[in-house]
Amino acid sequence: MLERNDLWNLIKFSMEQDLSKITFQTFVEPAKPLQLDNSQMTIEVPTQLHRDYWEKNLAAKFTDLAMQATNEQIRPVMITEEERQQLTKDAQATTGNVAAGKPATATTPTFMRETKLNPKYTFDTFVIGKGNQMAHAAALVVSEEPGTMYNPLFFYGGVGLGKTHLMHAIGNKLLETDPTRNVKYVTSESFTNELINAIQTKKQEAFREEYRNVDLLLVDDIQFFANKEATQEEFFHTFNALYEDDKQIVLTSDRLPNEIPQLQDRLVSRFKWGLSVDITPPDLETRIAILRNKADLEGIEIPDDTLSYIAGQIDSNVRELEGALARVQAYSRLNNSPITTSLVADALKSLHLSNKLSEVSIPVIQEKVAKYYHVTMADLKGKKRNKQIVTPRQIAMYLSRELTDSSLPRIGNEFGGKDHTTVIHAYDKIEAALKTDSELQKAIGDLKGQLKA
Ligand SMILES: Nc1ncnc2c1ncn2[C@@H]1O[C@H](COP(=O)(O)OP(=O)(O)OP(=O)(O)O)[C@@H](O)[C@H]1O
Repeated sequence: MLERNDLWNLIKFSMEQDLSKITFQTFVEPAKPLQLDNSQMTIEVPTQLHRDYWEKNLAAKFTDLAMQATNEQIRPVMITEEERQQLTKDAQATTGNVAAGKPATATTPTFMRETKLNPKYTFDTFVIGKGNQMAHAAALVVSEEPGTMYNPLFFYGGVGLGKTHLMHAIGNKLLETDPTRNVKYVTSESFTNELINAIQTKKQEAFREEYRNVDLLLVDDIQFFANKEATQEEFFHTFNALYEDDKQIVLTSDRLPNEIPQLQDRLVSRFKWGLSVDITPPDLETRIAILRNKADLEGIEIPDDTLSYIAGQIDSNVRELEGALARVQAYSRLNNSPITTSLVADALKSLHLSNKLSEVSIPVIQEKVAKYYHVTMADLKGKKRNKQIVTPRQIAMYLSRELTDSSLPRIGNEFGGKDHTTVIHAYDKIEAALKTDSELQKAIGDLKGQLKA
C-alpha cells in the first residue's frame, strides 16, 4: 500500500501537469495530507474557501488519480486548519499530556492512531537477512514458547527496519496457534494516553485489569517512555505482574534501554533481564529479496535489474524501500507504461528522492572508497592505470556524481585535475557494470550505507 505522503506526492505531481499554475499554487500547494486509511485521505487546507473549492472542483480529480495510481477507491476528506486544531485539542483533552501538566508533544492526534495487529506482518512475509537473522530467530522462539526463554524480548534499531513487523508476527503466530490467547499490542504513546484517560475517568482498575490479564504484551517504541514518570511507574507494575505470571513481554525501541533518557534504573535493569537483539539495515541482497517478495505478493511485474536499481538507490530503511516500489507501481499506472529501469529513475526523480545523500562531500567519498579498497587518497587522485586502482577511482567518481551536486569539471578537479570526459567515462562504465556485476552492486550498496551513516 502506498503511504500517505507518497500517494499525495504522486497526485500532486499529476495535478501540477493538469491545472493552471495559479490554481495549483493557490489550492494544491498549501494542502497537507494528514491521514490515509483504506478508503479516504484526510487533507488539511488553510481556509473554508479552500475546502469549498476542493470539494467542488478537485475532489473528483483526486479520486480519479488515486484510482489510477492504486487501483483503489480513495476519496479526499477536507478539513480546515482550524477544524484540525480543534480535533487535536479535543483528543488531547481526554487522552493527551494535558493531564500531566505538560505541553502536548504528539503531532498526530490520538484519533489517528492504530493499535491492532496487522495481519500482513507475519513470519511468512518477513525476509531474513544478516541484519535481522537473530531477531527473527528469537521472535520465532518466543512465538512458539511465550514466557519461557526470552522474557522480555527487546528489539532495538533504526527506523523502518522491521521491529514492528516482527513484533506483530509473534502476536499473529501465537493467535494462529491458539486463538483463545489474549494478545495486546500497543505503542508506548497509546499506553500513556490510555493511562491518563483512565486516571481522568477514574478507571484505573479497569486499565490494570486489561493490561495485567494478557498472555502476550507487545509495546512498540518504548523510547517514548522517556521523561514520563507516571507512565513508567504504571508500566513497572504491569511488567512485574506479567513477568511473575510467566506472561511474555516484547518491547521495541530505537535504542538500548540504558540510552533512553530518564528511564528509571529499575526499568532499564528489567528490560535487560531477557534478550536484547538489534536489527541493522539490510545489505543489498536482502533489499533485493525484500523487494522481490513484495513485488510478487502484490503482483507487480518488474524485471530483476530494475529491482536491483531500486535497492541500490534506497539503502537504509525498508519502509522507504517499500514506499519506492509502491511509488514506481503507481507511476507506471499513471503513465500507463511498464516498469523499466528508466521509468523507475523518472519516478524517483520526479519526487525529488533520488539524491538523498547530497550533503556528502567529494573528499569524504574518496576517503571511504580508499579505505574500502585499501588504496590511498593519492592513488585515487593520481594517474596509475592498474586495475586495483582504476576501479576504486571510477567508483569514487561515480559516487561523486551520484551523491553530490558537483559539476563534472569540479569532480575532475577533485581527482587531481582530470578532464570532465574522464568522469563521464568512469560514470558510464560503473553504471553499465552495475546492471550485472553483483560484487560491484554490493560494494556500492555498502559504500552508500557508510556514507549515509
Ligand atoms: N525483513 C523484512 N522483510 C519484509 N518486510 C520488511 C522487513 N523489514 C521491514 N519490512 C517492512 O518494512 C516496513 C517497516 O517496518 P516496521 O514498521 O516493522 O519498522 P520498525 O523497525 O518498527 O520502524 P519504526 O522504528 O519506525 O517503528 C513494514 O512494512 C515492514 O513490513
